[in-house]
Amino acid sequence: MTAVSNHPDQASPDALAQAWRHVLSRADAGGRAWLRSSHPLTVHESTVMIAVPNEFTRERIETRLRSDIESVLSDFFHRSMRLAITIEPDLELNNPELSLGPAEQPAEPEVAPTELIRRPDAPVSPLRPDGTTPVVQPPQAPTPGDRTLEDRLNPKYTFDNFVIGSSNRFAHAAAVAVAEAPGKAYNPLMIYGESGLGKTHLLHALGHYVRDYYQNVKVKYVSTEELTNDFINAISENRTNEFRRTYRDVDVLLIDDIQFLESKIQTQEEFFHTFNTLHNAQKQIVMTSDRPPKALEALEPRLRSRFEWGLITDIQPPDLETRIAILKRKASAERLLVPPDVLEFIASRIQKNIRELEGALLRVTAFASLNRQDVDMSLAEVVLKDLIPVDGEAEVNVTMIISETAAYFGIEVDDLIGTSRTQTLVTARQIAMYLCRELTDLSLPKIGHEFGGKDHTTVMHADRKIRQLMRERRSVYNQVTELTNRIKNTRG
Ligand SMILES: Nc1ncnc2c1ncn2[C@@H]1O[C@H](COP(=O)(O)OP(=O)(O)OP(=O)(O)O)[C@@H](O)[C@H]1O
Repeated sequence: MTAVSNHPDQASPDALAQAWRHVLSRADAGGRAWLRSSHPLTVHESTVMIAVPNEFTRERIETRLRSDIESVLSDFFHRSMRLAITIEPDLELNNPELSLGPAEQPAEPEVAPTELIRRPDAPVSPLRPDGTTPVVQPPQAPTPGDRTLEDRLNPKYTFDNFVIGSSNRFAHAAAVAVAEAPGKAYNPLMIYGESGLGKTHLLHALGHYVRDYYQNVKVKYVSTEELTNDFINAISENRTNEFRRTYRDVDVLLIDDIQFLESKIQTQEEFFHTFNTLHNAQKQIVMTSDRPPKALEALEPRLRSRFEWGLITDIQPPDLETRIAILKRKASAERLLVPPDVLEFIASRIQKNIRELEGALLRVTAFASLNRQDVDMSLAEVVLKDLIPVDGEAEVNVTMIISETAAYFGIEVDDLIGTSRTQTLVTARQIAMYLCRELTDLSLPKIGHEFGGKDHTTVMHADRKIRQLMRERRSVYNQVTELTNRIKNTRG
């Protein structure tokens, strides 16, 4: 085990284990009996997360032991600490004797305290406290009622495809805990972090998992732009009741990029009521943001304080090992043959954004495929030398991408974002959309909006198409590379 994580507020696994031994040594016999089936997962800022085998144990620890444990932990870490408890059924499977406390076996078998019904074929918990890769579950055929959700969630963003490292372990554990007990574990759950670090991935994974885990669950995923647009349309078309029904008649509401709610007073007001309704009914709300709630200054204080009710967790940039593991996973998912030294080289060049990391892997493998060459170090060096790294100081924005792309192809901006289907315009438009995906942190709907109000599926299609063409057509590869460098050079 590595001794210290790369997050300044995270304690080392050794310190955590020691703290937990301390808790056990302070507990009386009854408390110890409940705690022996638990194990500590992680400590992050002022929260220690532990895993227990079932809801019953969680409830007992919550009601009887929480405050004592928190005070022992606070003494140990010399700061005020909170306890967070997640359920990990594997613990019970591995050792059934440990699952319940001594004299408190419930008379009846445990009933899930929500009205949600677990599927008989529900997936095994993907939580692996030691950070190893979870077992990949065979994909399940969606049942008819799931179709709408399926369409909105990216099938590639699952817990199985999410590589766990010290930078995201806590966020992952929290997302799994919520997915397994929506409305019970932490409500709301807020995941924040810089662009391209996996927030959307976790949000979609949570949605997939809830759907696979419970048979009668309603999950709604929406970006904050969509929420805002829906609301504006509902007002202008006198359909606010319908809007309310759509957003309130759900068990789990997943909202991406909640920072875009800032300064939108009326939508905030409406969302405040939606939030209250869902929360009062113990319906789960999960949000992502680029900042923690306290830094969302243009948000109404009452909304900000509600965002702080549940669990707030961040995702940090991944360390080198995690970056290599992500590239390895990506290469194997796409059946790309990339030697380990090349993966390490790419991972050492691109450090802060996983989307860029994936972009670099694509460039290297597309270049090799165009030249009918194997991927090796000398090829990777040539390709990545041409790629100017993004230093994060001056951001690329959509306007830059659109105007540079139009200039590059010698066409008008209006045509680029218009609807004409001539081949040159279609390719130029798709390249510009692809670059918006790669170089900015905008969501699919937002990019669609910038291209004259196109649907998010059009943007998704463009992104896929250009990735494929880069592998197959040298001209497209060269255009994308040249254009990327021009755009990066115009920053600042
Ligand atoms: N831990 C991880 N394991 C595997 N892939 C990851 C991981 N984290 C991020 N990714 C991949 O990196 C890309 C960017 O992630 P994602 O879109 O979730 O970032 P984000 O934090 O939501 O960024 P933004 O704020 O810009 O929307 C996605 O393709 C995602 O699958």
